[in-house]
Parts: sequence; structure tokens; C-alpha cells
Amino acid sequence: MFTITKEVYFCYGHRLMNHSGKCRHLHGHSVKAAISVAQDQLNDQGMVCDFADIKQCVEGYINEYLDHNFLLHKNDPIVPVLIENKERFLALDEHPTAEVISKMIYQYLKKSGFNVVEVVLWETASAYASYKES
Ligand SMILES: Nc1nc2c(c(=O)[nH]1)N=C([C@H](O)[C@H](O)COP(=O)(O)OP(=O)(O)OP(=O)(O)O)CN2
Ligand SMILES: [Zn+2]
Repeated sequence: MFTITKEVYFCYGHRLMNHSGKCRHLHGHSVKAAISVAQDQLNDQGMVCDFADIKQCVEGYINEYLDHNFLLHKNDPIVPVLIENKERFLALDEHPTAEVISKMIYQYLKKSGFNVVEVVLWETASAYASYKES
């Protein structure tokens, strides 16, 4: 089994509504997502796939939904205020944690045909979450 990993960087604002500490306040992160794709056999270029193909696919998704966006739980009371002020945001069924965001990226790549094995989301320099399926 061969595995490759491509890193992409982006920013978002969010808050964790049920958090008991500082993360319940509106704040933002400049994050890194490390996307791992695997294949048993290499293609005729000697690759699992081109790093650039992963980047092109995931950057379209990130730019549309995540980068410089505000990620909120759908029940966050600030949602009506953002609507009223015509501000950009993405309302999620789940809390916008690093775990949930790594799963969103994983599922998009899978749906796009990549044999993604893991997405690791570094939310800060010292904290990351990952998503993979068995
Ligand atoms: N399991 C999770 N825990 C936390 C998440 C998360 O997504 N999953 N998110 C946060 C905050 O949004 C933010 O990421 C703060 O993280 P934290 O490492 O606690 O904050 P600091 O960078 O300030 O860490 P220090 O080591 O205290 O400087 C919180 N928890
Ligand atoms: Zn945060």
C-alpha cells in the first residue's frame, strides 16, 4: 500500500456553543489540513495520484464552504444577526469542531473519487483532530 499526503492551508471563524471555556466566544483559526490518499498500485506515472489533483479538488471545496467563512451550529443565536446583516456563514448540523471539519473534508474527497484514508486538521500549532473510516 502506498500513501501520499497533501497539506492545504485556510482560515475560518467559529465558536463552540456548548464549550465551558474560551471557545464559546467568537474566534478564528488559521489551519492546516493534511489529506492522505492511498492505493495498492501506482499509476503509469509512478504515483498514487498527483499531489496537484488533491489540491485542485479540495481547494474548490474549501474556497466555497470553509475559507474565510464563519462556521456555526445551526442553532447558534448569532445566525439571525448574520442573515440580517447579509454576512457570509455556514450553518452546520453539528458543532464546528476540528473533528467535524476534518470529516467534512474527508467526505467531500471520498465523494469526488479519491481513495482518501485520513484527513488531519491542525486547528492550532498544538492541537489537531483527524477523521478516517475503518
Ligand atoms: N476536541 C476538541 N477540542 C477543542 C476543539 C475542537 O475542535 N475539538 N476546539 C477548541 C477551540 O476551538 C480551539 O481550537 C482552541 O483550542 P485549544 O488548543 O484549547 O486552545 P489554545 O490554542 O489557546 O491552546 P493553549 O495550549 O491553551 O494555548 C477547543 N477544544
Ligand atoms: Zn476554535
